[in-house]
Amino acid sequence: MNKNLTNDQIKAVVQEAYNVVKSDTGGKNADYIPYLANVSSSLFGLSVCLPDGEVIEVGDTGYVFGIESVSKVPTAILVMKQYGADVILQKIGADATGLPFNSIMAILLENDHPSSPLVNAGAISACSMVKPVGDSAGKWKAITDFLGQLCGSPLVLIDELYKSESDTNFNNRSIAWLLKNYNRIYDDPDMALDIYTRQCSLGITPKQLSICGGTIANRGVNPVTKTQVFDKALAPKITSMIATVGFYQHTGDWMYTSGVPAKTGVGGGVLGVVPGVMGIAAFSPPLDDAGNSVKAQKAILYIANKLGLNIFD
Ligand SMILES: NC(=O)CC[C@H](N)C(=O)O
Repeated sequence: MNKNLTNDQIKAVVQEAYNVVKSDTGGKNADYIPYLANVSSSLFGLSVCLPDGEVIEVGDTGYVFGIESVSKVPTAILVMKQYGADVILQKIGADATGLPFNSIMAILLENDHPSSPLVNAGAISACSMVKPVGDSAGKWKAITDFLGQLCGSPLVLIDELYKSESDTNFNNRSIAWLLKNYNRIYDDPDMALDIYTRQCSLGITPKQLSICGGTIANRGVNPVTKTQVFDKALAPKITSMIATVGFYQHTGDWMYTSGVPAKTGVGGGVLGVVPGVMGIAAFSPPLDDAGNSVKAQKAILYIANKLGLNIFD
């Protein structure tokens, strides 16, 4: 997408979005993971990373929050990078589920593959594929090194969140073993699940998240570090997956209203990608019924409408 916007214009609109959405009281923190229930609901940060490396920040952009499902995006790119874009399509898939992120029904309905690496089943499957297979420490290093390159700085595990999530992830345990039943897990199921749980428990700031989005929008070149982190051919692949399932059962409504591919996490983060133009990150813990941050989506929608960022337009 080609837009003739000045950095000052973008900055003004990001600030406006923040002001307009700040006092919204909709939604509720995730509470099925005890750690997330206790994060302050009033936190709110917006960050935009532009292709020239400028990062615009408003609000709580230095707060370290749980990346949760947004971590599915970097791991999917890593698996594409390790195996090629066709293999991930064949072993995992790229379909929308139209169902909640942790749906078991989605696995049963589409039992030839787990649909998409951006829902829990496909993400656990993707973690099982990460090389080196059979080596938990090696997989973890591959994932965290890659995330650090995408964001331009390392991410740190939130130990308390990891413990909270590991103690309560019974549904995800069922998913891992159901995938095993269908031969759609490519390493030890418990190891793949643990890697998935750990990656969801990584801490990230809105600023880091916007740089990650900026790297995808900038075809694999991190706009801040100027490093080519992944092949440019993979950028439209991951962006199409984000557009297809990024808001789970509300993805169609979201794409219809905003036209911005974006991926949410139950920690309250949303990662938006406007190809060639910007990465947008918004963070606010209260969520809608599908697990998408209410304020974050309103802020991104405001920015998209004001700046004309609908990718279908
Ligand atoms: N949508 C999400 O952010 C869900 C991630 C969370 N770790 C889970 O598996 O339930």
